[in-house]
Amino acid sequence: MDLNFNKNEDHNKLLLSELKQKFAKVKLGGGEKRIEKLHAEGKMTARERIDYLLDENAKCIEIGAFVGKKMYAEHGGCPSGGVIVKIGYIKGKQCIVVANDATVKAGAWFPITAKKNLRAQEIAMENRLPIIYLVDSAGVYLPLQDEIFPDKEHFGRIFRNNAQMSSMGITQISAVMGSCVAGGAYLPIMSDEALIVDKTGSIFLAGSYLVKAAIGESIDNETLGGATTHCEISGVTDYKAKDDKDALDKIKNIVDKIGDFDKAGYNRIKAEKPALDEKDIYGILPKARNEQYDMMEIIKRLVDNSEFEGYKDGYGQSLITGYARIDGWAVGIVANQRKVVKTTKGEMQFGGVIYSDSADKATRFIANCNQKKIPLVFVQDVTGFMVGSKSEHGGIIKDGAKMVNAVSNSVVPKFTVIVGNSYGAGNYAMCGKAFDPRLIFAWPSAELAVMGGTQAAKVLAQIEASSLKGKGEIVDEAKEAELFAKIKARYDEQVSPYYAAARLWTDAIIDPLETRTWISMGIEAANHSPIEKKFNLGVIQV
Ligand SMILES: CC(C)=CC(=O)SCCNC(=O)CCNC(=O)[C@H](O)C(C)(C)COP(=O)(O)OP(=O)(O)OC[C@H]1O[C@@H](n2cnc3c(N)ncnc32)[C@H](O)[C@@H]1OP(=O)(O)O
Repeated sequence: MDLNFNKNEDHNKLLLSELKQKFAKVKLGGGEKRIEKLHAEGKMTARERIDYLLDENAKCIEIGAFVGKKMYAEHGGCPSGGVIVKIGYIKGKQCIVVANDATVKAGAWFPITAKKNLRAQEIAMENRLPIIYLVDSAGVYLPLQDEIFPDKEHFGRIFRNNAQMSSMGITQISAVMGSCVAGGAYLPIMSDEALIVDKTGSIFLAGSYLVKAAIGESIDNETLGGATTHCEISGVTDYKAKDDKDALDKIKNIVDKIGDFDKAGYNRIKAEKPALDEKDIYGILPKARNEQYDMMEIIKRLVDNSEFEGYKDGYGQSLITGYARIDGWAVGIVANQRKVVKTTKGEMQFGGVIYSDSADKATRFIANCNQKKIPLVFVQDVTGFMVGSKSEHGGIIKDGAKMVNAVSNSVVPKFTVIVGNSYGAGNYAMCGKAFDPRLIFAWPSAELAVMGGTQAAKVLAQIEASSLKGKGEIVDEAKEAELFAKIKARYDEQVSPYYAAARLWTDAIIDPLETRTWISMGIEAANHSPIEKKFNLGVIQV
């Protein structure tokens, strides 16, 4: 056992307990008072609604719990982006559920709310998952309308997606469970079927105040757009529910009857637990991100029976590639090796760095997985590609480009777990968010940025010092140290996994012991969506 095992374990468990505390806080959304107000109105909270809707005791994963964290402070914050998204099971069918959190500014949409809703729709589209919207929203968050209204990744895109998803044959069911104002009124009605809760649900393009102001008509909101109006007069909604539970029960009955569609056909056999104790991960993963460790020891604790068939084991060793099973599903794993390796040529290769030979190997492996219809799992602990003259002259750019090409053009589903570093182009080559992983999630130990705080601060401090000198300012050692400290502090905050999760660069921060569930549920979701494109690398960078 590593001498640092206990120290590492303490550290990683502390990170985990911080994660749990932060999650408990975020679960309160807009706060206890707002929750009480909802209950007094006879409404459930967004989380209560989802919990009631999803099958009890079945597995479930939450997308974007930390979205919006520390953002919009001047507007009072936007916990979880004001919308809760979970993938779970309704009557045994895997679905994605999107529920506006009315405790956060009456469920109004901040810019990050749109991003999160679009991510939920993207997951539904990629995996052909039924999507359920539990709507309770005041529409656009008006003070920030210029950041949410007209652009391609803004509010309107949701309705465009509603229409496209419908034509793709993806089931969309909406329940109007509170206000549904203005632009927000289209979302439920562009779904296949819409329910509305009597008395608490309302849906209209303009509320009574605006109607009075615009055309002088005096009318109350219930008569204008309540459940009776829309189920009996306008025909806008399809089912009237007597309360939240009744609406959710009706959704369960609708989902229960959905038929089966073609599957992608990924290989799965009976699941086995890892033979080695998964909890050892806490002791294996070092406290400091620059410390070495053997990534194989982590992999063996994530895969069924701890069995892993290495591909080109002795070649390009700074990346581990090979086949395994997770919860019975066949997977191809591409992972950064984090220990220093000595090649047979006698060269030392740093852990976490991608060299030409490892990029070459990974490209070939990714192609093999595509050829054999095996989902890919990327395990990131990467500081970037090797730099320096030897590497440049050896053509690292074209080898890295080749790997990026293979990752980008893969047609099998990809999953990314960030266990440690995720820096620079290493993030790209190892299937960062820009490369369409079906799910991407981080352990609390993760760090994400274009480069580490110290390196960035060194580079930027040099640039700033030379610019100040150019302006005739004297930059002494103390000034240089001040510049360095200022830049490093900013970068250090930005490398946090919470900073990334707040912006949806990742879907979640999870306990390492949940990794198998995330990958398994992700592949199950992907299996709903047959591969339609042929694998084609185009012009390959040889
Ligand atoms: C997409 C397109 C094309 C257009 C649009 O969406 S335009 C948006 C139009 N929306 C509205 O006009 C809705 C305005 N809001 C309301 O009518 C009510 O808030 C309500 C009926 C939706 C809910 O009423 P409730 O009594 O439950 O909650 P409030 O106390 O009124 O609100 C709580 C909290 O949220 C703030 N709020 C509500 N809506 C918005 C909004 N759209 N933009 C910004 N802020 C909003 C409200 O001021 C209050 O804030 P405080 O807690 O800070 O007081």
